[in-house]
Amino acid sequence: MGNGNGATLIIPPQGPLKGRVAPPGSKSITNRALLLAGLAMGTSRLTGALKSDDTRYMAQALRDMGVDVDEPDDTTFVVHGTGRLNAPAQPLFLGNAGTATRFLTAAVAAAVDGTVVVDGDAHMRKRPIAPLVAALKTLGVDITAATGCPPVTVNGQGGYAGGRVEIDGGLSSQYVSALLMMGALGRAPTDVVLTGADIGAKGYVDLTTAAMAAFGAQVSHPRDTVWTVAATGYRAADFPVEPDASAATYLWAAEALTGGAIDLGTPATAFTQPDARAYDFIRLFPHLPAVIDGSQMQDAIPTLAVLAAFNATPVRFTGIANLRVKECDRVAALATELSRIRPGLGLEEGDDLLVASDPGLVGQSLPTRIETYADHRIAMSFALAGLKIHGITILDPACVAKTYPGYWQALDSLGVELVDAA
Ligand SMILES: O=C(O)C1=C[C@@H](OP(=O)(O)O)[C@@H](O)[C@H](O)C1
Ligand SMILES: C=C(OP(=O)(O)O)C(=O)O
Repeated sequence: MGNGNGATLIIPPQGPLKGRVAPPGSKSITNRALLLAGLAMGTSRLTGALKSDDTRYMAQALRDMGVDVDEPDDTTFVVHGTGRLNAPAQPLFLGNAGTATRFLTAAVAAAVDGTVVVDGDAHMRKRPIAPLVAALKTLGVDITAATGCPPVTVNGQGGYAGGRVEIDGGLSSQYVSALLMMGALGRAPTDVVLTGADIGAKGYVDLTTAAMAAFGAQVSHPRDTVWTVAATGYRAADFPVEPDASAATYLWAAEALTGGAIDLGTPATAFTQPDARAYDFIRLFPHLPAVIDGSQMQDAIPTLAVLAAFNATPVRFTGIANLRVKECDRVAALATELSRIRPGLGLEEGDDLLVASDPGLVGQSLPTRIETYADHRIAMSFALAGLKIHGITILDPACVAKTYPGYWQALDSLGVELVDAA
């Protein structure tokens, strides 16, 4: 099986993909629950959790700040919170985990008495955090990010007063989630007020407030643009993590592309994560609509864009400007890599992506080496093209470890042949 180093060639399966594959635990929910458990007093048990690069960075950061985190099995974290975080001896290194980076930046400002440097890899050092830094300053936090991206230096004072904080969530809803989770640590309630036109996928903020409630916080949402967080702190909880909806999109798409039957063990309607709404489109394949607004299911857009390549008619993706500040510029990456398969297949138009769609691609031999830009979603989505076209090779296949380390094994278990092609 070609999931090791350099490159993986996908051999298109002869027939429909059938079988049972459960996606791993949700990255978004695991990283919220880990943080909230780390901020709580007492022992929390997270089951069904994701173990991947992104959640390991979060768990390690908590350990670096004095929280014991045990891992009794492949899907469980046991977190022994003490109600505080210690200043770490070294910068917190968070790879390219946006959730860990944004959530911890706000949390350490309130939970640590001392200096914390929040840092990541070269990709994370290009992902903006300035709006969150500016918002934290208005709450009296001593914080700097010279480039507007990590590294961020926070001089925590072991708490903060509470009050009112404004945030523009247009570049990332994670800023809003970060302030909300911090909000329960104030000495008085915190009002988080949204400015700017739009917040990206609001469903992620709903995930945040749901996780906060499970750990004892009280959040009210009196208006679309305002949340009020009571100054309760957090209490430990046993917390089951639902499967990852973004990971599920690859399996739903593999089923649709091959006319198969893949049992994920969880019906699409049972997910609370925003990307589950992609299922409503995937099930229409090969009759995806002419325009798909991606604003509320951003991480599913690479999946839908590759699926759209095989659609009966062209598809325009709108509302996806903030895909440009994810693990890579995904609008550019999708256009470039689709067009590497067949010139003109993917086109950037402003911040939209237009997929020319060509059902005639099925069964063709188009030897193509797909650049993945260290982006797990580019690797996982373009593997889907390899189910229908001969010669699709995914470079740096190991980058899927960010959120779905078992992805290649999952395809293998469905009978997809993967060949080392470094
Ligand atoms: O809050 C979350 O868990 C996430 C929010 C989204 O990011 P943005 O809010 O930066 O768009 C999403 O792309 C990311 O994978 C996970
Ligand atoms: C954008 C993503 O991740 P994050 O922002 O959490 O790094 C993603 O998983 O697609």
